[in-house]
Amino acid sequence: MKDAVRTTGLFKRYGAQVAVAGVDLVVPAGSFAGLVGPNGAGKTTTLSMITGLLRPDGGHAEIDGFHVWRDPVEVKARIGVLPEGLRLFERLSGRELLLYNGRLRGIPKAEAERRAADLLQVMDLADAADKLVVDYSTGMRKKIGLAAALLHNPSVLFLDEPFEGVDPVSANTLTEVLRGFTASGSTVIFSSHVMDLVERLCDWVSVMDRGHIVAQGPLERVRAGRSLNEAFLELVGGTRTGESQLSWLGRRDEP
Ligand SMILES: Nc1ncnc2c1ncn2[C@@H]1O[C@H](COP(=O)(O)OP(=O)(O)OP(=O)(O)O)[C@@H](O)[C@H]1O
Repeated sequence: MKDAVRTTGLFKRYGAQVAVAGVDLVVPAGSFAGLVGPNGAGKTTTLSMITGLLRPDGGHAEIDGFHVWRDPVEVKARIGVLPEGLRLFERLSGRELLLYNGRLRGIPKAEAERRAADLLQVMDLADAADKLVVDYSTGMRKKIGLAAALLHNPSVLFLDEPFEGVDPVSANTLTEVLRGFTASGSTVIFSSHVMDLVERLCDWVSVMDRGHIVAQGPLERVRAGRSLNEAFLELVGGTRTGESQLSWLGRRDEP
C-alpha cells in the first residue's frame, strides 16, 4: 500500500532538550491514524515538522512521496492542517474566512462559495456564518478551523487534538465527516490523549514516548488483545500513585 506519510530519522532539539529523537513515522494512505503519547512526548513537534511549520534538525519527511522541505508547493497543495493553538483571522466572519482560504488555494469563487456553504451546514455553523470569528466559542473555532482545512479537499489531513472543546453532538458530526473523508481514500492523522476516541476511530496507531516511536501499526496489532488504554500504559510505563506518594492528600485529622 502507498504511504501517505513517511518520515526517516526526524530529529529536533530545543537547546539541550531533544524533543524528537529520530522518528520513523509511517501512515498508509487511506488510514484514519492516531498519534498518541504522554504530555511532552513530541507529537506536536513531529506534526509541525511533517507539515512544514518547523524545520527539522535532521532526517526527512515525505507526503504522498513528495519531500516536505524540497517540494513545499506540492506538499502544501496536498495537506490540510488544523494545528494546536490555531490562529484565525478574528475580524472575518466564518464564511469570509472560508472564502478567503478558498482564494488563497486558488479555488474559483463560485466553487469556494458552494464548498463553504456545504461545510458551514455540515459543521452546524450555518446560523453563525456571518458572525465574526472573534465571537466564536472554543468548539466553534475548532469547527471553522477544520472546515478551512478541508475546503481544498486535501489528500492528507493533520489534526492536533481536533475534539478538544467540541460538544458530543458536534464531535459526532466531525467523526462522520472524517470517516467519509477516509472512506474515499484520503488520510487523517490526528493527535489525541483520549484513548477511547482513538480506539473507536482509528485503524492505525503510532505511539510516541520521550521523542521516540515505541509502537506503530494497525490498531489491532498495537492493542494485541488489550484495550488501547492498557497497551498505552504498558508501552509508556504508566506510573501508579503509590501509598507513599501524596500520603497527605485527602487526609483529615480528627480534632
Ligand atoms: N518551542 C519550544 N521550546 C523549547 N522546548 C520545546 C518547545 N516546544 C516543545 N518543546 C519541548 O519539546 C518536548 C516535546 O513537546 P511537544 O509539544 O512536541 O509534545 P507533545 O507530545 O505534543 O505534548 P502534549 O501532549 O503535552 O501537547 C517537550 O519536552 C517540550 O517541553
